[in-house]
Parts: sequence; structure tokens; C-alpha cells
Amino acid sequence: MYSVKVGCFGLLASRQLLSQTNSIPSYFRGGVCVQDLFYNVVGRKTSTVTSEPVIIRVPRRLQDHIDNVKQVKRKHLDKVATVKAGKLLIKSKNPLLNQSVSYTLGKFEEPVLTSKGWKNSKSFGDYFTINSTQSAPPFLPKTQEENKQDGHGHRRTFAQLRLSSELVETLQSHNITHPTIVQLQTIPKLLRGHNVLCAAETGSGKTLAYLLPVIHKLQEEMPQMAFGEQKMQAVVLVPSRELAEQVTSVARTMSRPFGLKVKVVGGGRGVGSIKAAFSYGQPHILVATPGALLKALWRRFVDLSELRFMVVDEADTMFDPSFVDMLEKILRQTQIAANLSEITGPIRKAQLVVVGATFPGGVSELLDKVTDLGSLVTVKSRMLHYLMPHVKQTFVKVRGSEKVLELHQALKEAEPDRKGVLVFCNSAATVNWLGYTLDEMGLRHARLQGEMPASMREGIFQSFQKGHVDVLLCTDIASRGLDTQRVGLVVNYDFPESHTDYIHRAGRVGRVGATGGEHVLSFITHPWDVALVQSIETAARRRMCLPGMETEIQKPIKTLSQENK
Ligand SMILES: Nc1ncnc2c1ncn2[C@@H]1O[C@H](COP(=O)(O)OP(=O)(O)OP(=O)(O)O)[C@@H](O)[C@H]1O
Repeated sequence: MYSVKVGCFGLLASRQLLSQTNSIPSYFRGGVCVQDLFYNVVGRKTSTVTSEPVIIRVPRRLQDHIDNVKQVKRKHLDKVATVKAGKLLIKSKNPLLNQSVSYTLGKFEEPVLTSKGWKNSKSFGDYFTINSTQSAPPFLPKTQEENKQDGHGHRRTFAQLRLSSELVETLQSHNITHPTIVQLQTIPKLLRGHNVLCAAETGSGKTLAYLLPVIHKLQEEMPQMAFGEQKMQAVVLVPSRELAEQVTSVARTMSRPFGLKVKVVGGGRGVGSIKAAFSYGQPHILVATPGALLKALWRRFVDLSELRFMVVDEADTMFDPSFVDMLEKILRQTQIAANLSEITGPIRKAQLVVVGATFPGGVSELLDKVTDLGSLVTVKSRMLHYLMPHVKQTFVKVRGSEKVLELHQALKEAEPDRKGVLVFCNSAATVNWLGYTLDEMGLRHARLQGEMPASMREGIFQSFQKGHVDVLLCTDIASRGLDTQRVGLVVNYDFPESHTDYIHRAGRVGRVGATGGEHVLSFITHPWDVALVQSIETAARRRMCLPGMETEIQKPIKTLSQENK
């Protein structure tokens, strides 16, 4: 195209024309000296127009344009350097934007993003994939230090963590033999009596990391009282009914050999059902949502005076505005030990355990209100707030009107695997609307959203877990803590509104024991989604943690390395 223009102008720029400079149209002169207006085709400026031999000349604007095109081409050539031999980390629709696993961005090098122009409507149909770079999840011990191997080079077992033999046998009967990194780090600290803040990736086994030491200590010092006389020993607070049921099920399985009583109370039910949970006395362990526990406290169904453990799971949600007031009220009624000496003796206080996979900035300020931050020992995993390196994640720029078809296609492709698919929407209304649409298309699915009455919600996640239905349409209530090995695909039908939500939704795959090959697929439709995608793509290309999260746990008082072992 450019050569045609040059050729045309070459005809104009004949010898006669140049010898009669006055006849050159003002468009080419631009109101300045004629010499300035012309360059020869190789880009050198001529000293005088008249003394030069006859050559094809190009007007400045055209030359500038040619220079621009050359520059863009050069830029693209630079990008090719991001592709080296071996596996691709980023695979884009435009291959020039691919990035190899072996390519490392320089400290001051700006990554060129596939999603750069995604606010533009012309970008619909564009996509990129962040490929998995390792098969094993990062939370299984690999290095010698993480393994804390015994003298013979074997991985540490649960028995070596000095847990009771009955607990170890129960774990073994569920094929759980070796602790994950977070379990290796958290269990000994809780057994020793510390208050612990435990921050580790989704699916890394945090539930057992706190339940095992709690159950071990409760069975060790189990009061010699009949059920109905003792007071509550441990409370686990979680943000949703479904998660409460799940944690209860794990707690019951693990405490069965010791006869510990575990009860659950969740929101959305009347006071009657809460009262019923305590009709035969106080359980040893109560798993509760904050609202239900507050109701139980106000009506004096429960007594926290002899509490030994207060666990706050899914801390980022529990400390967000929807729960924080309730949480504050509960923690103010709990006697939290400020040091090791306060967990023993006749007026002993409770150990506090705060657990989560994301700790956005500000959590420590909130914690500061309810407890002495100085008493918390922090266990923080290496890959906290990083994108999961063992799960493939694809981002597609798609028109709103085409999302249903894209989803239909993704569900059809996933069908032969018979694995579960979680489809996340940003609102209950979208879950319902999408549900009706999938019904029309004849696609079997279940729905789970927070505006459903508790009676309708009951059992939905379990039926998905058991494989009675393969597709679950849900809001973020299913993104926190819910565990299932059968999810093969997570679809962000609506793109999440924060990094935290993205981490938790994506974290429903790639969990301990997952078989591999899991995938997260995100649809990006709105211009306001683009900034978040760009920051995720930047973090992936730079192999850094997600921005805005690095200030997490702002005042870790004692980190793992500082603490006396
Ligand atoms: N040491 C282990 N070996 C094998 N499997 C384990 C081990 N620890 C936990 N698991 C299993 O790993 C899965 C994930 O554990 P869990 O739900 O506790 O993760 P999590 O870290 O709490 O995740 P989330 O942040 O999403 O709440 C569960 O199915 C659990 O049974």
C-alpha cells in the first residue's frame, strides 16, 4: 500500500516539477522551505533540492508514516524475542504476543499484553491462555527444607507431627499420609499453644491444618464429664452454610475415634433450629456462621467461657464489611490468650486461629481491633497470592450476546470428561436467568446462590459433589472454601470484580489430590473488566503475585523463620 503511494508520488516528483518549485502544491510544502519538505527514499534529507540528481522523493508526512510503520514492525520483531524454544507460558491469538516459559522479563521491561487493547470493541474474539508450568501443586513439599525430611530422606508423616495414633489411622484410612507444607508448618505451632495466622493457597489443606491439632488437644484433655455437662471447647467460624456443613463433616470424621461431639449451626434458619442443635447440651466443637452463633449467644444457648480454640476460617470474607461487625462482637465475648502461659491453668483462655487463602491489605488493622496482633504467629506460604502455576487459565474477550453460546460450547466440550463444571456469575439474578436459558437448551444443571431460601440451598453442593449433576451455576458463595475433587472446569461467566474473587473461584480446581488437566475459563465482556485482566496478565508474564495483595498481612509480628522452633 505504501509502495503504491510512493510510486504515485514518484510520478509527480518529476524533474520538471522539481525545477519549478513554485508549482509544488502548498500541501507538500506545508508552508516552510521546500528543502525541508523532501527526503529521498532511503530516508536521507537532501541538502538542496536543485543540486540533487533526479530521484524519487517522498513528502515528509508520507515518510513519517513509513517510519511509524517500520517502528511498529521493529516492535513486533522485539516481541518475537519473548518466544524461545520450549513450552509457552502465554499463548495468544496473535502469536507475536506469545511468551515462553524460559523467557524472563527484565526488571524494567514492560510486558506487551494481549489484553492491552481489550477496551476497544474491535478486540472481541481475542484471547490468551496462561499455561500450567508444573504438574504438581506448589503446596506439596518438594525441597528438603519444606519436606523437613527425617534423617533418612523420607517425607515427614503425620505420625511424626506427634498427632495421636487414632488420628493418624483415621487419616490413613482416607489415604492421607503425608502433610502438605501448610500442615507441616501450622500443626506444630498450634500443638505448642500459639495463636496462629495461617495464610496459604486455595486447596492446600488448611482445614486439616487447624482441625487436627484442635481435635488432638481436645481428646488429650477431654474433660471427664458426660455430654451435656461440659461447655463448648472449640468454635470454627465460616462464612456460609455449605462450608459449615463441609467442615463439620471433616471434623466429625476425624473426631469419631474419641467420641467428640461436633455440631453445626448456619444462617437462614429460624432460632428454633439453632436451639435444637443444643438441646442435648453443648458440643465439644461447634461449626457456625457468625449470624447463627450470635443468635445462639444472645439467647444463651452457648457458653464460650471454657473455650480453648476460636478458629476464623476464610478470613478475608469474615473480615469484610458484611461480617466484620458480627465477628467483632463474637471475638469480644471470647477470652483470647495473649501468650503461651494463658492457655493453661484454671482460668485459661482460648487460642485464636485465623485462616485464609487471601489476605488483602487491611485485615491486620481489623484483627488489631479484636486481638493483640503481637500474639499471632504467622504461617505464610511461598506462593500466596500468585496465580496457580499448575492450572491452565484462559481469558476470552467475548460480546455479551455471545457468552451463552460460548458457555454452551465449553460445556459440550467438557461433557465427555464427566468432570464437574462450576459456572460463576456475579449476581443471583444472572444465575437464575442463565439457569432458565440452559434449561431451554436442554443442559442439565443445578443452581446455588445466596438469595435462595436455606431449605432450597440445602444439599445442592453435596449433590454436585456426589456427581448427581455435572454443572453448577453459582455466585461467589461457592467460591469460598468449598472442596471437591471432581471439578475439571471453572467458568467465570461474569468476570470477578477483584483479584481475591478470582483467586478463590479459580482455586476450586487444582486442589490437593486433583488429577490434573483442570482449566479456568474467563469471559471478558465489559470495559471495566479489562483492568483486572491486564493486571492478571501482567502478573503472569512477570511471574509475580497479583498486585494490591502484596501488602497483605501488614504486621506479621513473628514470621515462621523468626519464631523459636
Ligand atoms: N495431607 C493431605 N494429603 C492428601 N490430601 C489432603 C491432605 N490435606 C488435605 N487434603 C485434601 O485436600 C483437599 C483440600 O483441602 P482443604 O479444603 O482443607 O483446602 P483449603 O486450603 O482449606 O482450601 P480453601 O482455601 O479453598 O478453603 C481436601 O479434599 C482434603 O481432604
